[in-house]
Amino acid sequence: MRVGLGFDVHPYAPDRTLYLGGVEIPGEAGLAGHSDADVVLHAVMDALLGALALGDIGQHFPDSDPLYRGADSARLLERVMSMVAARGYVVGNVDVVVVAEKPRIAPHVAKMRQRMAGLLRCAVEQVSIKATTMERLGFVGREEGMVAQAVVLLLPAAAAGHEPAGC
Ligand SMILES: Nc1ccn([C@@H]2O[C@H](COP(=O)(O)O)[C@@H](O)[C@H]2O)c(=O)n1
Ligand SMILES: C[C@@]1(CO)OP(=O)(O)OP(=O)(O)OC[C@H]1O
Repeated sequence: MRVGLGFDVHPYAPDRTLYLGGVEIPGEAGLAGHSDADVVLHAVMDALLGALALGDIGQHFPDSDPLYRGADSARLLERVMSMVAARGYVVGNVDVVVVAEKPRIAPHVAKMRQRMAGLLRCAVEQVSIKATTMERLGFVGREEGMVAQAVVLLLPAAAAGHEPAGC
């Protein structure tokens, strides 16, 4: 089995749409970034890549490449999951913490878990999302940006009872 850790930060951009965990969250300030700035999926991708010592998303999807301008992070995660499957692994579980003063994440957690389970090719019970504020401290506390951190466990597909990856 392999363990990976991911961490990402994006500043708020009130004129942009907010995407978290592959879910659009209407009526809230979005995040600045070269892609759709889905800070949750970015942390999860970095955890997956880290688990396999494959670098990070900046190396695979450079922000200097116009191809990824405004990119849907769900599509990028699908590509990372193809790398995971090609190396013979499946997701054991994922645990994410969102650190943000706003918006409240709790009302969106069920939808985010459902969406992420689909993208991660696992059951919703294998995906955990939690949130905390910074109690008004630091750049998160000043509502300048949002943080997401993720831990992922990858299991060999064969040991987890999955068919060998076809990609
Ligand atoms: N952006 C956030 C932050 C927190 N929550 C939920 O509120 C609870 C209390 O937060 P603390 O900062 O006092 O730990 C926490 O358990 C979260 O469920 C949230 O939904 N969105
Ligand atoms: C995803 C990429 C690529 O569009 O851009 P951003 O949205 O700026 O996100 P970041 O977390 O800096 O990660 C890597 C980038 O290359």
